[in-house]
Amino acid sequence: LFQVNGHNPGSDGQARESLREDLQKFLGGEVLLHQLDDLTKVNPVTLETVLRCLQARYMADTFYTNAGCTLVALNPFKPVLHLYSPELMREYHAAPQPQKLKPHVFTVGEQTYRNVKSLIEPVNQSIVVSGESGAGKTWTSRCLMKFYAVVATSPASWESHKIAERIEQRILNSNPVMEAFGRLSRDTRQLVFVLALEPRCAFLSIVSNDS
Ligand SMILES: Nc1ncnc2c1ncn2[C@@H]1O[C@H](COP(=O)(O)OP(=O)(O)OP(=O)(O)O)[C@@H](O)[C@H]1O
Repeated sequence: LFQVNGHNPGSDGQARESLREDLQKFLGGEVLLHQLDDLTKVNPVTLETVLRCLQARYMADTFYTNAGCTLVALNPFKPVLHLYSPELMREYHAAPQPQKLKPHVFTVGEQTYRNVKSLIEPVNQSIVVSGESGAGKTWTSRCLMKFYAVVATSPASWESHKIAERIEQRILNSNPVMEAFGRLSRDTRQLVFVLALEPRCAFLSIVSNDS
């Protein structure tokens, strides 16, 4: 145990002991780790408690966790179809306060969408998706694009449904071009995706690639 809440507990034996007790108490089962949907609720904040919380959530098939205003996404390494259904997208889109629903990449998508639609400056929004190679950056960006394609059209008519499908396909088809564009600026180690939903609105998703 080297650091707690960002501080080195130092060589003081008593402080170390009380810290160890806190740690044991926290990890000992009093708190159901997989139910902590925000890492800011982890106490004490150590590498071990944070990783144990994420591990517990992963074991419970819960792949998204808030960390304050940041979202931590774990790669499930298996298909989790219900997590990305159009119905769920619409649920997040229709929620009066999407941040009160379970942590999800759709919450981030919806908040950004509302900021753009409000036309209050700054209108253009950026979503930064970062992680190691294989963490799921491309997956996450595609999820966001699908989300915008679905929610930007009304679910009411078959015609709208076809429009959403067409937008989604166009966005996905544009990926190789966008990735090529990203590769051009490889020295900055960033992939840049631009998605324009309306003439006055643009979403910018900047995907760091630290691989
Ligand atoms: N939420 C998820 N659900 C299901 N599969 C996922 C999810 N996230 C990632 N994957 C799968 O994990 C693999 C790696 O994901 P992805 O290609 O998005 O990683 P990456 O961070 O973009 O990697 P790189 O930086 O090397 O391009 C892919 O096969 C992807 O389909």
